[in-house]
Amino acid sequence: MLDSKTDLKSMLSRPELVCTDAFVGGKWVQAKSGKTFDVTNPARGDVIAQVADLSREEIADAIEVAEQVRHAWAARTGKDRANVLRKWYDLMMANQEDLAIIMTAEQGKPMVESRGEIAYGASFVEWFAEEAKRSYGETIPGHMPDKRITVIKQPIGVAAGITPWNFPNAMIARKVAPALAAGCSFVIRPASLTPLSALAMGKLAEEAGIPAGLFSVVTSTSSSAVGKEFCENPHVKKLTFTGSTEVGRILLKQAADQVMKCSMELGGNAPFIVFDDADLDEAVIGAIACKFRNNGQTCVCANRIYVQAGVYDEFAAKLKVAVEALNMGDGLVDGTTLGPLIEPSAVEKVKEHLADAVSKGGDILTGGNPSNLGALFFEPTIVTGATKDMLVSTDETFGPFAPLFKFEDEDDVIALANDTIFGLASYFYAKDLSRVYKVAEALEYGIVGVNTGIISTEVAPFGGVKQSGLGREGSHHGMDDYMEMKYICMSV
Ligand SMILES: NC(=O)C1=CN([C@@H]2O[C@H](COP(=O)(O)OP(=O)(O)OC[C@H]3O[C@@H](n4cnc5c(N)ncnc54)[C@H](OP(=O)(O)O)[C@@H]3O)[C@@H](O)[C@H]2O)C=CC1
Ligand SMILES: O=C(O)CCCC(=O)O
Repeated sequence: MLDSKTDLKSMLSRPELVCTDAFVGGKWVQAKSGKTFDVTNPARGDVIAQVADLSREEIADAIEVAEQVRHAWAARTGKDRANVLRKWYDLMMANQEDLAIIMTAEQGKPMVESRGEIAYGASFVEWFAEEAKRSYGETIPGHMPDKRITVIKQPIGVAAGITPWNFPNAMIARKVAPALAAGCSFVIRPASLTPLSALAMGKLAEEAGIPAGLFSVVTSTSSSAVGKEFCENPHVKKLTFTGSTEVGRILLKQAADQVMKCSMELGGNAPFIVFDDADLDEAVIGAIACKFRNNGQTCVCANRIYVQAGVYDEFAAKLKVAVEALNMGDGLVDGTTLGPLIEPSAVEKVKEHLADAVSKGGDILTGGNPSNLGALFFEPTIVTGATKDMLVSTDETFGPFAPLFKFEDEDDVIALANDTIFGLASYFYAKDLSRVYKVAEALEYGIVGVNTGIISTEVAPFGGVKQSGLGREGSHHGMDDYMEMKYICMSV
């Protein structure tokens, strides 16, 4: 049986997948300064690895090599690139269990979710391996009798990415796979809380035959220096970021000087609406999945749960039973369905939102306390009587706190749901067909889940509107952000 007391390497079939050197320009390197930083297991708080802490100059080295090697990669056929990516996908799936253990050890999510995330991340590599063969251009009828117009798509060049700790594999795969499929090179800087999953991906990329330097994993605690290097280095032509809206704004400002193409997957504040004609049992299953997946730490998590007055009490009672059935604990232990939060500030934010809700009249239906399992565990909590003036109505909790708002009228709830600067994911449960269409169209979000709490898949375009971001990841649109269109006008 696994648990966090065991040494990480000894839990793996392939201990060499725990890499602590950075992967720069095809070489595994320590920081020139000799500096490292600690990676801790959030379930127990113990240090599980010490990883190279690169300086800005060393990040620049990775970009330099990425610039050199990209041309030969872009010159290969789409099919050739597809074959290499396919090998990477196969290796990720062949090592799914080890990659999942590494992820749970550094991030905390239950093994069942980590296995799912490895398969989800790998699915982007598989999908874009297939898409590599299909970066079609266009032929446009000429505007004059002697003119012929052709549009071709070409890789943008060196792409750089910064990713968060909540999905340490999939957020990287979703960016790197389309970039490599398009013919770009890529430098990724993973979150300093979860670098091991990224480095393991680098190891498997090397084994898959991805050319040296085409994909670098630069680990560093100097996130703002890395962000500046990515924005200021003239070789970088594309910046892609997943994380908070605050940091997204900083990066967009920095990227403006080079007029750099940017993709941003930023914060959300997802409404989850239960109408009176909903199947309440299904709605509870959906709410559990999308509120408590990754312990509430996903940008598409339900943040505000709106329930129509006629079914409010019944829904609350059913949700309470389901929440109390969650099994909180060490993610490495079988049967755990809810892990720890990522760091102390995450626990503080849950406490802050809860205290604010209670001070404004909310009632705790279940949970409400830190858990004695460890410093980063907090009981999954439901608060009834949530109101618009509470912090949670405007701010993403990113934790296991489910506030239930009561509403009467369809138009009112649409207005409430849309009353936010964010626009990533939204969800609602209803059966009436005309209501389903009307509400789906009225919600100002990039993603709408209807009668489902799970909307993530490699085949669909993932992304937000308003201040939740720019661009879409996944789907057949996902490569567009890594390509430029060139129009060739020929006189015959
Ligand atoms: N959209 C999403 O998926 C996510 C949303 N969030 C939201 O953001 C909140 C805060 O979470 P947090 O992890 O602090 O999110 P951040 O946006 O701060 O971190 C995301 C990534 O950006 C890096 N970063 C931080 N500051 C800079 C900078 N100035 N320049 C370049 N990179 C930077 C971080 O580095 P470092 O490793 O040093 O932290 C991390 O790799 C959450 O509570 C949640 O609301 C958070 C994560 C993901
Ligand atoms: O929280 C995020 O950063 C993205 C959600 C993961 C997914 O479902 O794709």
